[in-house]
Amino acid sequence: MLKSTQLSKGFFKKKALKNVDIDIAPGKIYGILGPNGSGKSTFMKIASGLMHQTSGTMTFEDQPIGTYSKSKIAYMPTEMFFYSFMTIKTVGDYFADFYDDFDLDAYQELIQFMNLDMNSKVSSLSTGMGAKLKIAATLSRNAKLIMLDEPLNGIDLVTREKIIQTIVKKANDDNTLLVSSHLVNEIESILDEVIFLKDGEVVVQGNAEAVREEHNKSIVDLYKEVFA
Ligand SMILES: Nc1ncnc2c1ncn2[C@@H]1O[C@H](COP(=O)(O)OP(=O)(O)OP(=O)(O)O)[C@@H](O)[C@H]1O
Repeated sequence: MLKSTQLSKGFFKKKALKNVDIDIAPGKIYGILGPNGSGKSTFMKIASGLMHQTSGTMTFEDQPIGTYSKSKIAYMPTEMFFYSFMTIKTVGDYFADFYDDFDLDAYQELIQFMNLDMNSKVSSLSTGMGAKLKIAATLSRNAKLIMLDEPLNGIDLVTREKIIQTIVKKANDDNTLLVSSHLVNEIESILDEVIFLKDGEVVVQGNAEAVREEHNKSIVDLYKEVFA
């Protein structure tokens, strides 16, 4: 589905990604795991078409990243991306206008599930509320690939649980979720596949259960060992 081959990205002298080979299959939840600065966001930005690689290739369903992939991939960046004058309701209307695959009913349900108020203004939301809104808006698209960059950042424990449940509910045989996080202990249980990125390089990649068996430890413990 999404495939990178020898993908590299440099920012002046800094190499954010180094010869990254990743092959993402449909119907699974992937965790792209690594500490700050390991290249997770750079990988997602290239997949979403917001950034271009320095060398190597990235394809979605065998086509280069472009108009087709953009219509099939939903991407939630770490930054807020709503106009502050909007209300939660108008964010939904705006997304529904913008994306053919946006499901307004699902959005309303998610907003309710996240205990948000449709009439709240974006400018009045706390960091955690804003994070919930981003997730609700992104997960209301029936996209083939949904990429969530650090969905648990700045979120309290109870809400994290809700977000994790929402991600699991969204996953089905026809879509794929790629979730970046450094809060590995919180998301290990929902991951089918894991990718560890260290200084722009893939250092572990595979089925989560197979990785646990091979290393005879949990993903969390392996993460601590690799990134110690
Ligand atoms: N626009 C940019 N200009 C210069 N350097 C950049 C730029 N974007 C990313 N980098 C550098 O590339 C490296 C990878 O950054 P990236 O944001 O992909 O990491 P990350 O794993 O997503 O980290 P975080 O968890 O902190 O978001 C870092 O060293 C970062 O400083």
